[in-house]
Amino acid sequence: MDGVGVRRGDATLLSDVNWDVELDERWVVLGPNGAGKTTLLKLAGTEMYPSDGTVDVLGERLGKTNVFDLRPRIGLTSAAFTARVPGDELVRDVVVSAGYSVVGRWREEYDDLDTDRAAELLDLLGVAHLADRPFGTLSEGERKRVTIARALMTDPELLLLDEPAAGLDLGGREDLVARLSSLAMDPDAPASVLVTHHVEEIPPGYTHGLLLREGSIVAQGLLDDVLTEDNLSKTFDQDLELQRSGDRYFARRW
Ligand SMILES: Nc1ncnc2c1ncn2[C@@H]1O[C@H](COP(=O)(O)OP(=O)(O)OP(=O)(O)O)[C@@H](O)[C@H]1O
Repeated sequence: MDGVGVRRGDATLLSDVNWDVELDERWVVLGPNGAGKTTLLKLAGTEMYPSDGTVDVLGERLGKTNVFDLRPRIGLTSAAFTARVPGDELVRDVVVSAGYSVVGRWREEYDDLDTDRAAELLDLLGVAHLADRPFGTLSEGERKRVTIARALMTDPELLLLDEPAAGLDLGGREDLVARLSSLAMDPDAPASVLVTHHVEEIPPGYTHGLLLREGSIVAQGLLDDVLTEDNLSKTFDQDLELQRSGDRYFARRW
């Protein structure tokens, strides 16, 4: 992104964003409610165009490329997508249909390769036992994992995760963080951007951080350099204490 701004009416959602994500990088985007994190992810996911500046995604410039060709190369999970999945769709169909860029069951028969891949991904996310359940009967945490499996179904070059751990209980969060960490450390995994409000949700293996506040970047770069008490306090506009324990981060108010 180069000089990117997003405006809606009088509101400035993002301003002067300059940001590069390389294919071997895993980025965390951290910021308070309303900071512009989802807007940033929508630009990266080709779901929105900038008002100012330029956005290049996987070598293609938004506004000069057919986004429908680009989207299968991007895996995206968000609450908005999850809400669009029909409740009566079977979990395995929710995942396998990603290969056909549709939500839910589309064809009576899918290729064996696709169904095998979907089963493998459900297993990777620890939800293989839910394959035959209607999506609408799953808990919040189970839905998150299924949609991440779907996002990986097309072997995307870019994985965008909007608050994957939101709404999960402690065990669910820890399990998901561990799975996302394994994925982050896999050299064949796609470039990833994970949006969160909480430093506790940063999976080990994530390499870079971007801190956002009121539509502007507070800091960006290598996670270890960027995640400081000073930067975190500026981002959340209060004095925060940051602790690091092993490869995890924890924060609280002083
Ligand atoms: N169409 C719009 N018109 C005006 N303001 C908007 C519009 N869409 C989003 N906003 C505002 O832009 C700001 C950034 O929204 P965004 O969803 O990107 O934030 P966020 O950092 O993802 O927030 P959260 O953590 O609460 O999900 C918010 O204040 C939101 O109210």
